[in-house]
Amino acid sequence: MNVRCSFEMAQSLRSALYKEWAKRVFAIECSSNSEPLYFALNPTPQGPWDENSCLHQLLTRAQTYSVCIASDNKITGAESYVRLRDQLSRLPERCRVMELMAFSPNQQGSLIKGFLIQDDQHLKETERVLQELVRADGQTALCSYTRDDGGRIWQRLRLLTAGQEREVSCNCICRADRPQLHPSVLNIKNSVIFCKYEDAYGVLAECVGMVPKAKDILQLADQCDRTCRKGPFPVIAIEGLDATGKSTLTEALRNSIQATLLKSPPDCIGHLRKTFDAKPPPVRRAFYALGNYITASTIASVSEKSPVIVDRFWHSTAAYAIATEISGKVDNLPPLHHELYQWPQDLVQPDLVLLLTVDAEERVRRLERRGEMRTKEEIELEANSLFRQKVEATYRRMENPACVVVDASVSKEEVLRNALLVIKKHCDSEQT
Ligand SMILES: Nc1ncnc2c1ncn2[C@@H]1O[C@H](COP(=O)(O)OP(=O)(O)OP(=O)(O)O)[C@@H](O)[C@H]1O
Ligand SMILES: Nc1ccn([C@H]2C[C@H](O)[C@@H](COP(=O)(O)O)O2)c(=O)n1
Repeated sequence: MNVRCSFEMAQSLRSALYKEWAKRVFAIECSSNSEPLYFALNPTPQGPWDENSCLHQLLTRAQTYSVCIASDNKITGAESYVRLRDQLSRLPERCRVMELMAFSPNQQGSLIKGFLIQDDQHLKETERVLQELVRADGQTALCSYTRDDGGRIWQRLRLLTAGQEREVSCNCICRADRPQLHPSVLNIKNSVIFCKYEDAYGVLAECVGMVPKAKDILQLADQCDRTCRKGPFPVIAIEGLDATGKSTLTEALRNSIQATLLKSPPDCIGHLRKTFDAKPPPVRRAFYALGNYITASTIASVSEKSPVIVDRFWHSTAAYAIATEISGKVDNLPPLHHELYQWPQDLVQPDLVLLLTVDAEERVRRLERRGEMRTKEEIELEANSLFRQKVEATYRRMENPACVVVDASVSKEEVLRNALLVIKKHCDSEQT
């Protein structure tokens, strides 16, 4: 595709997208622990407005801008977002940068991510850097915020059209209600959670140009028999945060129940983890999703001959993807029974999933013993991480099969004894 053609495509996409701009709701995340501030737009003046409201105070206390990435392609859109975030480091140091989301409530896939930028010294330098970002990338839109004599705040959307920056939309800001679901839930399905083999496969196929190694994974996936089912022996997945004792337990179980030990992602693609971990979220998560399907075909054949223990499987893929995408508090996670917590229908299901849990301090002690933790600050950060709380909360919400929680804070021998009791109870009752 030549440059002119791709530029024109970007322009027509932007015009389509920004026509609906004024119907969107916006959320500003001032900190990871607080409720976002929501606002909507209206082309006619709105008011009067409570000048003491948090939103009014936030938007009027400094020169304010926002930048958003609009793309109809989840891979290039995610890449541009990461690039934009990195480029914001060019802003003068005093600028405050917060996450901003623009979305249509209840509309799947409608979330546009961006940033709100504030400069309390009102310097031209900030605007200049932002304008350069917009000029360098056909997907970025810049808004500025101004207060009129009546105390109302206006958002002005500016786009680059035929090389000229023009104001294409000017709307008065008004309050909006908190939506039922946190806006970051809107873009998870098919973007970082793939509920079907074809969806994950499609993303890796699309990114072969960006990551040539994706071809090797596609070839391995092509060789897997996807029609086969699990054999008669039990299949048990072991899940949990890092250093909760998964490897220790899986090894011990292998010896006590003469099981075959598998893991996801499997060894045949394990060497590519670093490569894919560094890619934009859709590509990274598609790698792990497809890895599960490759492991699943081995599970199907091995469970014909022996019990199978799998070190991490679908629940890890879903829990880490959801916890990473949902910004802010644990309360922002999708509610119980949400479709994101369901097992993919085309993926071989384990008979039992054990979730190992360890309190944060004990986990840090174990990481320290492994030589992976150093300073007191790191230990505190690790112990309080909101992210870890979200991963564990997500594990606990997974369904069909749900996780059976095993307290892994006790001695290795006791963890094994407890796990064996659960396995016996569960697998015996399955067979009767
Ligand atoms: N029940 C236990 N009591 C004390 N220490 C334990 C226990 N289980 C495991 N450990 C120790 O904790 C550390 C982490 O255990 P392990 O490697 O099994 O965790 P993991 O969940 O597989 O970690 P990762 O996901 O990071 O690979 C190891 O040093 C291990 O010896
Ligand atoms: N089936 C899997 C296995 C792993 N992951 C991802 C989730 C985390 O980002 C990371 C944790 O694995 P560890 O390094 O602790 O073995 O790998 C996944 O998404 N799906």
